[in-house]
Amino acid sequence: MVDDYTRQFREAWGRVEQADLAGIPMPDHVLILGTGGGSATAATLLRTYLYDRSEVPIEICQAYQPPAYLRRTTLVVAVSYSGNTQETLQAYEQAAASGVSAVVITAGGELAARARSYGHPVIHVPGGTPPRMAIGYLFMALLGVFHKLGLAGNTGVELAEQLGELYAVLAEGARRWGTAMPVTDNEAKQLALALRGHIPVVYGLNPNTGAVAERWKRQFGENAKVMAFANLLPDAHHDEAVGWEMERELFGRFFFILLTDDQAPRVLQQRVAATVEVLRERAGGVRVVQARGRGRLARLFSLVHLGDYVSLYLALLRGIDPTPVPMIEHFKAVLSRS
Ligand SMILES: O=P(O)(O)OC[C@H]1O[C@](O)(CO)[C@@H](O)[C@@H]1O
Repeated sequence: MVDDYTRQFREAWGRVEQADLAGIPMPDHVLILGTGGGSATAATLLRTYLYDRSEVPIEICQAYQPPAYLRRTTLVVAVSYSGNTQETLQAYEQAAASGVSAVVITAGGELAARARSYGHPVIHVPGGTPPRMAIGYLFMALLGVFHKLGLAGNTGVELAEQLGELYAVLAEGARRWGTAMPVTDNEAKQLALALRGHIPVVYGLNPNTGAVAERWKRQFGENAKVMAFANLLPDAHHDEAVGWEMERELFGRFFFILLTDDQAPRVLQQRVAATVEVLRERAGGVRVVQARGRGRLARLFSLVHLGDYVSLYLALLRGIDPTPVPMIEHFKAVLSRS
């Protein structure tokens, strides 16, 4: 799957171009409902991509109920790959009952059925993969909705260029970090090896790479079955950093990964350098990872792609199958009994 992201992203764009959203009125804000490593991650990545492009506020709801501000000018986009996630279904039901405009992105399930009964347009994505590995389908479907409604803040030509670069960067990532590339030249394998025996802490720049740090954290959890943490710079310098002075033997268990971007403001890059300076002395490890590419889309997903590989290699090193997520199934089973 991860070797094949170029195809997934390209195919997803082809599908969304066919979607008919003609009946959707122009919203003045958008509420995206979605949870988990695929749907919520796609939403936070989209919000990052549009941060300095779109004039409409975007909020993401992972709760069971939508916020109280829903009104005629709200557009709700409900995203659930499986179509069966409890939180998303309940929040969607409440939003739909209030009469707001809505679009649904899903591979099927209960959400697709309910969308049909409310007459909301559905963008169908192909099923059959764990939701977190359908990130291309989910992200591109969301981007397509915003683009079609004129909320993506860029021209078709600029977007086409960005997409072309994105596909190329994903193909390049599969070569650089794929299994065929030996460890001596493979940053993903090297990082996974360095992480063994440590707790990953992933810092992203706010807003440039913060959503990606969250994705890395989620992938360490779901794929490698490793507890990990994510935070933002500069935010962490205002509180969390004080904790870096904790007992050295405990602090030495943390391995810090800083996701940086040389197109981010200089002050953020200075903060990365200053962070490395302090952490080098006390943490179990520190690694700075650079976004690759020219455009924002390619840069975001170059980092997503690397993180996906690292989490998969870490799973293999730990002798763990990355696909099953027993703890998620446990909570679903417990809740289905109540
Ligand atoms: O609503 P969706 O997109 O099917 O996602 C639900 C599940 O997918 C996961 O990403 C598992 O891959 C979990 O995080 C979550 O429980």
